[in-house]
Amino acid sequence: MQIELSAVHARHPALRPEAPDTLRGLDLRIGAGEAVALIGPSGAGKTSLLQLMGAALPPCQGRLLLDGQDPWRSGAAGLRALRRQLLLAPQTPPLPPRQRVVTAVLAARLPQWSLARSLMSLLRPQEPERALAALEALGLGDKLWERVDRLSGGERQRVGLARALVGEARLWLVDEPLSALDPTRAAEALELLLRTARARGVTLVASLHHVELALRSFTRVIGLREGELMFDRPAAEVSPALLSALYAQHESELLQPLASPEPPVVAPVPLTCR
Ligand SMILES: Nc1ncnc2c1ncn2[C@@H]1O[C@H](COP(=O)(O)OP(=O)(O)OP(=O)(O)O)[C@@H](O)[C@H]1O
Repeated sequence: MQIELSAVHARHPALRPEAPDTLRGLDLRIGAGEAVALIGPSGAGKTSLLQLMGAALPPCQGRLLLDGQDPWRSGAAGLRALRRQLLLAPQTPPLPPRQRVVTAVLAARLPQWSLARSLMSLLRPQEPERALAALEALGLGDKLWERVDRLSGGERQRVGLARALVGEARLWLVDEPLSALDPTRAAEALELLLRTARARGVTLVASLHHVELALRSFTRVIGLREGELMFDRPAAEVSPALLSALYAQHESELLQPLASPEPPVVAPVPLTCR
């Protein structure tokens, strides 16, 4: 799915009238099948931009087009139809606590199913093999019948990603998909998302706090700060100076060094047994 933003401003409905717009004057074009990383300090507007692209937050000025169609001028049925074609994955997937993992993953099949089949799936999960394949790819094959509230934070996050894999959305908007994963799992999960998106021609926009991973894995990186686009460049052109300006006064968030440093020399720790 192609995304086009022209001079877009957006603000959350709960903002005080005197507060500035959350997103300000964004011009952006993302082609169908492209993969783009969104980076920027906390509060920069990454989540808001994903919500805007996912037709969950309307522009208050300017225009958003998804595949050439303005979701906010498509009527209620048109808006629903567009939303069915995209997946907006929040940082913490809203999973009902007592639900089985299989049912939570298969929720992404609902747009493809009739109402009768959707209701039937609540009693007897339909197409469980799809959920199993997605979970296995994410290293969670043994959790298919587990209850969601018995999973760790990182496992829940992977259940959220499994939803993307079983669905048929043409646009994946994923917010911090790796925040609860250890570095190895994070890199593997991101690689899986990118590979699958590429194979299916899905457009992928992911917000990432892990800057080094964003630069290593994506060819295009967008830097957002205070609701404005600071840069939109090939990853190879994102210099340390650009990153310093992007994260100025938020340096602590720029945790990962750009170049891999020498591995630290770890001194042996004496242990005393009593
Ligand atoms: N529902 C809301 N109502 C009012 N203001 C909001 C709402 N959600 C976000 N904001 C404000 O919009 C601005 C951008 O927030 P957003 O969550 O988009 O940033 P972010 O870059 O995703 O941050 P983080 O990296 O911490 O998740 C912030 O100032 C935030 O306080």
